[in-house]
Amino acid sequence: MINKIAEGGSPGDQPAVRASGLRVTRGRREVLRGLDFAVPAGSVTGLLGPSGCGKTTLMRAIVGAQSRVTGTLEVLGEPAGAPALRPRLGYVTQAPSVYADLTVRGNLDYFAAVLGLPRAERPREVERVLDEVDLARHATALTRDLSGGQRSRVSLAAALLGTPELLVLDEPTVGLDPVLRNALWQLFHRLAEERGTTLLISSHVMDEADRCERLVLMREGRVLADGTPEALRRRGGADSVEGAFLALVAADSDNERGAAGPADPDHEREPRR
Ligand SMILES: Nc1ncnc2c1ncn2[C@@H]1O[C@H](COP(=O)(O)OP(=O)(O)OP(=O)(O)O)[C@@H](O)[C@H]1O
Repeated sequence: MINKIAEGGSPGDQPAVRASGLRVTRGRREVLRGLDFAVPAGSVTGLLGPSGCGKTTLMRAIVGAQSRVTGTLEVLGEPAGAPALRPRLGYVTQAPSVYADLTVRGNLDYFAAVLGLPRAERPREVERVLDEVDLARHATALTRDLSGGQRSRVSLAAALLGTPELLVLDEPTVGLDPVLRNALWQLFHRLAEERGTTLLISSHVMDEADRCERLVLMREGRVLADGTPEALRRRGGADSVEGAFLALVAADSDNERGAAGPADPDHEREPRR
């Protein structure tokens, strides 16, 4: 296992998420295999790794929606899944989780009520999040009549209700055009800068890495490395985070082969392709 780069925020800052020896089993497989990392409070942190490496499982564990979790997982100073965390977290799943037969505003009114926002505050709060995701002019449209990207933004707006301290966003920019992607990244940074919100954003597209202040790189249920994009590029000896990721994967594979000891002699006899 290669050494991980672990740079926290300022000393004494409590991280928004802290995992130690985190393991998750799904079905018969251990899909998270002993994760140690921290997400500094107020940061825009990217969770990057190939499809199937465990990003969604990790996010589900952080928001308390995953069973069979062992090890330590602290979220905003509480154990993950603690009921007190519910109003402090926003979670956007990969598939839009809104009602197709309600209008955009109807969906947001409903989620504001579920969240327990006082009735008198709801209309103002709904208009605020509609503006934030640039959907105010579609407020009266039925959600089923929206494009895929617009529907994703309704889910995002719902997660922004009540000003959560931690936003966990599972591939929020997939399928969006470059202009919209750019606008969303600007919104993410604005939320972090103006409100101190922590954002944990997953992606399997490495070119989004440089939009993040911090990265957690995952591979096959493990954290391969974490740190700033710059530190990771340096660590991987590459110009891009993608190059660094590939170099770190290669080093990790060499390491694993080394740890596994000499090759199986039967395997040596197999014909080379
Ligand atoms: N319900 C389940 N039962 C068993 N294994 C599962 C289950 N759900 C997911 N897995 C496995 O867990 C692993 C991690 O899946 P996960 O969805 O967390 O990956 P991911 O990195 O988010 O992938 P993607 O980028 O494609 O969304 C995968 O190998 C997947 O096959």
